[in-house]
Amino acid sequence: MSHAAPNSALTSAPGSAPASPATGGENALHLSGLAKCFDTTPVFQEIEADIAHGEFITLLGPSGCGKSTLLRAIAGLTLLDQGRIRVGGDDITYLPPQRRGVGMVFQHYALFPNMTVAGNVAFGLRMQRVEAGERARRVEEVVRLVELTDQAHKFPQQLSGGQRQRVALARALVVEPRVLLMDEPLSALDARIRRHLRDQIREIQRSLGLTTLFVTHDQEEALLISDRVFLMHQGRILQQASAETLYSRPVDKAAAGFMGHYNLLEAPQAEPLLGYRSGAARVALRPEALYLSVEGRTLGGDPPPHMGPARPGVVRRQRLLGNIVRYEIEVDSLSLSVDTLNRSVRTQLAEGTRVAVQADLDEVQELCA
Ligand SMILES: Nc1ncnc2c1ncn2[C@@H]1O[C@H](COP(=O)(O)OP(=O)(O)OP(=O)(O)O)[C@@H](O)[C@H]1O
Repeated sequence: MSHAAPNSALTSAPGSAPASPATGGENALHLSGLAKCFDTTPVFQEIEADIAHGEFITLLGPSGCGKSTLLRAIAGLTLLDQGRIRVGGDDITYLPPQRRGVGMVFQHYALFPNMTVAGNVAFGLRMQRVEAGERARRVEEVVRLVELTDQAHKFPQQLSGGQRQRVALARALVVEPRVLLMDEPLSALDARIRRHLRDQIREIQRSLGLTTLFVTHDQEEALLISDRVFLMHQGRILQQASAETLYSRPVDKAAAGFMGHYNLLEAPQAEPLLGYRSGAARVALRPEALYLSVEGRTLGGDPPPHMGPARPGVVRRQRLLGNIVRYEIEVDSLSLSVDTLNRSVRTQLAEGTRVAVQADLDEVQELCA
């Protein structure tokens, strides 16, 4: 199965002309000025994005910010009010779903209960009237890819949630889409299966070089799986960036509020910790960019070279998050989150402990909005 040179004819309805194949120089997916309202309420607006061939993009954002509706609009399952969608340079804005060259995997599998795994996977090829021998070959290949060969004769109700989702993935892959859309495909699964399937999806996507748009509201999942993350908030894409940039350089208050557990401070509030008044409206400080010391000893190893003034504080709360201890420290009438590495229970600070707090000045994020 080769996605390097996608065969868009396979995704077309019987008798319909296929969209022409992607050309190397074009973006795999180009979204321009997309907008959608339900009644008079905007769901998303001014969506602009270029996604390269083989890129794995995650749409990340809180519940209700418009992620699923945007994905459904790209798939042709929801009509747009405005904007253009191009796949490999072809304008697909007004094409029906089956002619877009786009495959979709939903949160709740949507498998046919009366068909076996192989039957479910073969369905799209039957609709395209792909000849029986070719159909069997492609089904076998894709079922092997998702590691379900020995389950191919089973019905969906005989499978676990993770296996059902792999059938759904196989069903989307078998028609060799030019773009794969996945709407929270892991959120119905338990944590262990979720991690395993997440890695498997990424491996398959990489091996096929398949351009993928994946929706999640799970920050960790987005940071781990993606080439780039599109952070959505109230129907707009706030920031398009690599996981590292998104985490360490949020563009504004909303982005910082969603990523990590940033401490967001107005410039005057931050002044005592920074030792200067920031020119920006507010600053964001990650919990791991703040250092605690007790009686002159800094927790969590060597302090960084550029530290702000030491401010006196008191531990109000401490929570163990596995390898990290998250402290809530009262300092200068503020409550700050501070993370330290949990090297030993002996170094954990009890509530009420007096500490000094210092900010790593190289990690201060100035936010204009
Ligand atoms: N068919 C519809 N008719 C009216 N409003 C809708 C419809 N579908 C979605 N909405 C509304 O549009 C907004 C965005 O919904 P959407 O499902 O796209 O968000 P989401 O970011 O995917 O959320 P979640 O992560 O909870 O799935 C929500 O306020 C939702 O109530």
